[in-house]
Amino acid sequence: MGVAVEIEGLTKSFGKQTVWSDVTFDLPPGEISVLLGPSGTGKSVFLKTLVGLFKPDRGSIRIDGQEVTTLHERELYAVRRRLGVLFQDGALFGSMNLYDNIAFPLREHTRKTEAEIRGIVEDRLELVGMTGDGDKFPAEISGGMRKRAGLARALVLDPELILCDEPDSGLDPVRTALLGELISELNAATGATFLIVTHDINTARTIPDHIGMLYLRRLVAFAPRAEMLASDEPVLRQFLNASREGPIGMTEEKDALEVARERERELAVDDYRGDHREGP
Ligand SMILES: Nc1ncnc2c1ncn2[C@@H]1O[C@H](COP(=O)(O)OP(=O)(O)OP(=O)(O)O)[C@@H](O)[C@H]1O
Repeated sequence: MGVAVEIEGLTKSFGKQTVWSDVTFDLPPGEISVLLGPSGTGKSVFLKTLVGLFKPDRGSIRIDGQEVTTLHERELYAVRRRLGVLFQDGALFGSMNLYDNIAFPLREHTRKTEAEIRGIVEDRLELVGMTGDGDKFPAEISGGMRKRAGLARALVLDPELILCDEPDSGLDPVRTALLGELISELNAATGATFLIVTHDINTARTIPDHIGMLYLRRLVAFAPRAEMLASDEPVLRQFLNASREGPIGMTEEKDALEVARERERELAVDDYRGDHREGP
């Protein structure tokens, strides 16, 4: 079953650069949440902070009620055992075949026999649709297969919280959709809590129960999917509609002049439509 994650007032900087500050929201247990945000807004840093790879400057992270920001390395190890993490490239060991890659956490963290390990690895390979692929090496398979193998490995210790950093990066639209479906199925099968960082709007529009968005060093919102998709908040509207018009620009923050020009253009179009409206 999935765990609840409560995040309160979380702030992270590197030197003088604040990545995000005062981030507060709860990941509901057993549900899928997606974290969005333009490039460089600190989504990966956020996941790495959750797993304890970065220490926040301030704030708290409670996983299943346990404060994890103040834990020592040994205690963190016990918490990490309850997490499954899929980083961007699947992070498989190139020198091992998929079977050994997926067996690795079991051999490292448990005292299971090789026969028990075989049963679990085969089960996870089946879950991600890769039955019989265990003897292949990462270099011999496609990017999509590497992601699925990475997911199988993330699932091997029956995690209660699964964090995925852009599981769909580099995949074609069909495989992205299939991977999204797989994540929904895995969520239903395992009951784990999922947090997924993605740039894929289709994934965000279809898969999660909740959506959160980081922008300009803060959390703009975290709310149920339908509420976020219907939001009039300009940053959310622009991002979720993949629109060029709005506050988000190439350099993250458009200057005031650029936003004013866009607003003038919008008003001109509205005027034009008003002038040319057909009579009754
Ligand atoms: N170890 C680090 N030391 C210093 N700065 C870092 C470190 N890791 C990340 N950063 C900085 O933190 C900021 C956020 O980076 P991050 O990779 O989390 O963004 P992101 O939202 O995941 O971007 P993208 O969508 O492009 O993957 C960037 O400015 C990055 O340079």
